Amino acid sequence: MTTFQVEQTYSNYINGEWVKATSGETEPSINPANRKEVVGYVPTSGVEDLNRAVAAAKEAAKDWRRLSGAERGNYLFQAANVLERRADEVAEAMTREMGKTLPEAKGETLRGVAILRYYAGEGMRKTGDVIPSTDSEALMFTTRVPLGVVGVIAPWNFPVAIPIWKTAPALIYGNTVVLKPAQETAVTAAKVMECFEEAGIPAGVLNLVCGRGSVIGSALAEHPDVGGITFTGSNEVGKRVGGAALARGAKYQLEMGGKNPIIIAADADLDLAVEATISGGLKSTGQKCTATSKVIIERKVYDAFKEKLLSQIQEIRLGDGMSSGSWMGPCASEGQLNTVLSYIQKGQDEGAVLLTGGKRGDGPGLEEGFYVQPTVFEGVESHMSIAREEIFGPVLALIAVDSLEEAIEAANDSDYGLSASIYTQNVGAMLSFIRDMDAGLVRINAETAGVELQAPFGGMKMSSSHSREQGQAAIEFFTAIKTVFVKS
Ligand SMILES: NC(=O)C1=CN([C@@H]2O[C@H](COP(=O)(O)OP(=O)(O)OC[C@H]3O[C@@H](n4cnc5c(N)ncnc54)[C@H](O)[C@@H]3O)[C@@H](O)[C@H]2O)C=CC1
Ligand SMILES: O=C(O)CCC(=O)C(=O)O
Repeated sequence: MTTFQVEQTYSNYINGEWVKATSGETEPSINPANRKEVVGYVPTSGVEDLNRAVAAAKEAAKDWRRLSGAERGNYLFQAANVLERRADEVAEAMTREMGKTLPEAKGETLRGVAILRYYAGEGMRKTGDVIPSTDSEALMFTTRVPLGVVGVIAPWNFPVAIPIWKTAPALIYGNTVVLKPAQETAVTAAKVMECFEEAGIPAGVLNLVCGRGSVIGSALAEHPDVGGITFTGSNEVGKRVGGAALARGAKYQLEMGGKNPIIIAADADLDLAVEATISGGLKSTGQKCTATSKVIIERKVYDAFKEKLLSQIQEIRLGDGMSSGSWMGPCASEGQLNTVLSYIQKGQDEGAVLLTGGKRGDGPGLEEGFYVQPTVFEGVESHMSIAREEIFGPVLALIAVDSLEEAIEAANDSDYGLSASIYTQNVGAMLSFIRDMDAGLVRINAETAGVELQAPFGGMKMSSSHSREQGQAAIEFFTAIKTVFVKS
């Protein structure tokens, strides 16, 4: 039984206390499935609120970094237990606030629990190496130290998993954190923060400041007391955040867009390939940086694949993510809906052929939501906007090719390089794809989306700042190496 209540007013969490924005201002976070429902009122904070949070985090860092990894890990284990107990409530907040279906939201929340437990365990693992010195009387080794205060700028599409996969490693390696969630999902962020509070996280170690990206996000990136900034979101903002951190010598990590291809080889199991294309491209309404966007099909199986794909897409039920019959929820906001519709228009204007969808979702119960129909284009050419730019919506572009070489070339013809997949039964084709595909995640007979928390995650080209998140790779960003030379 969930206890989530709509229309509550939320606060910032600074130095272990729930506090209103200094201005007292709030704004409504609305349900994208029903614009008339206010999920909650969230603070519209100013720079003075952010400064207080950074000061609290800086002060708390002095003791937090001195705790053992096991002691810090215990707080994460406790937070995982609370989040697990409150998973229904947190998942409901997420579905109401950003629209993904309740089973997806529950899955993401439990993924948050698993991430917390994974990083809690990291507190007991090694942080350095002994390296032989040329001086036989000396001991030389590496150790790792935290960056200090870490700023986390999170998007709305994974409002539990992304803040947690950034915050948990930051904390376990001894940093303190100021989290700025996307304003669209600030209620869900406050729920996650309540779990840390209930777990007894010491005051100042983890702080939440809600507000506009242009105010709070940019002030966090520019703050002289923030030693590292980790960001997920658009390329445009990511470049600005990275530039601000670079200018003052802080560390930065950017995870940005994708234009992820799936290749359907002539020998693919077409039923599985269709399933993966739909799941990878349309789940979460296509709002994943790993979502499938370009579907590159060998001409020999093009018609058979297209027919199966279109017939299964007709079965997709749009609706409020809270109701069990819905397979696909709305876009997360009106702005996102308009972006998707404008790409669909561009696709038509630039000469692609619309096979299905292309309009706002309509019908009983959809009137007040930001729904868009699952959409498929064919005749897509590489210069078209829908073949090049991240749409972040349920839009698939079909591209026919004559060979595997041509398929990989089309897949690589992108400014992005986050995730890519191929359906084939030929080992040679798999190996060529693994070797030649320029993407941080290369998946064989699996959809483009789907990230495992214990493995490195990140992209090539414009998809990221080339660092990796998650798994043990996270230690590289959230710590600095110290080389120690000791002689008696
Ligand atoms: N890689 C991914 O997972 C994501 C990609 N996107 C892409 O970005 C597009 C736009 O979505 P938005 O929500 O507008 O993304 P965004 O990049 O504006 O938002 C991401 C985060 O950055 C913050 N932010 C905004 N302006 C900022 C600034 N000047 N300085 C520092 N932080 C700032 C936002 O408040 C939010 O917390 C989407 O259509 C999609 O293509 C969006 C969200 C996640
Ligand atoms: O595919 C996933 O599970 C992760 C996607 C992601 O990181 C994103 O959309 O920002």
